Amino acid sequence: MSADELKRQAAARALELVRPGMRLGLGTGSTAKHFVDLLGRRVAEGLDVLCVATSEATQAQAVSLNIPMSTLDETPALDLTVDGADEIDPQLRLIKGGGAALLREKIVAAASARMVVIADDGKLVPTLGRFPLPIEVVPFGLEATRRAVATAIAASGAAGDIALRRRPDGGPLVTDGGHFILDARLGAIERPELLAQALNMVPGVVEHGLFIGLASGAILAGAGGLRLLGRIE
Ligand SMILES: O=C[C@H](O)[C@H](O)[C@H](O)COP(=O)(O)O
Repeated sequence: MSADELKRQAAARALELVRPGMRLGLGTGSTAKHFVDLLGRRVAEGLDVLCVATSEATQAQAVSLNIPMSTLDETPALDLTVDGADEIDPQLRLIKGGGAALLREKIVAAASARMVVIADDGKLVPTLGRFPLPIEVVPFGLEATRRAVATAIAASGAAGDIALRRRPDGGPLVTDGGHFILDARLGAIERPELLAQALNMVPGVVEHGLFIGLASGAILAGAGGLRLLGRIE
């Protein structure tokens, strides 16, 4: 089975969590896209839900499927967010932001009573950090912020290169919020909580891709079937 088919399986299992009347957060990325697609089919059959998107891309997909959409200003408390992840550890700590949507994803997840992660089981790792950690920063003072980020990373006991994420044409990638992304190639993040705290203290850092204490459960699809972590129902 292809990785894409596994992602769709995980998304289909997450759809079973959706009940009529729920307020849902819709994640971003290739896995979340399957969930939105399957949700759109249920909505077309009459399912009543109200959703908030974590990116302009997801918003556009949901609108194209006639999924009723809201904002966190109108609907500040959500029942469930379903989103993908770049890495998941056994304690349900995540790295997110490979698709540059981490800021809105974290705000939406924090506004949700539950966040369930959907992924293929290749995303499950014993230690976070093989995937470069995305760090969203304001464009002003970029080099000073990059140095401060390097200091914060070193203070947490990690180390590695920090690169500005670029578009295919070479220009800096700009997020939905108008910010840049620094990708920190750390290899292993032994103390994610410490690193998260250190990054939170850096002026110019808007948000980082360490999601700690946000996911309540994960649905991981693999060749041997579905594996559930944490609380799903
Ligand atoms: O910014 C993007 C998000 O955090 C995605 O949820 C994450 O990158 C996983 O994406 P995918 O499902 O495409 O692997």
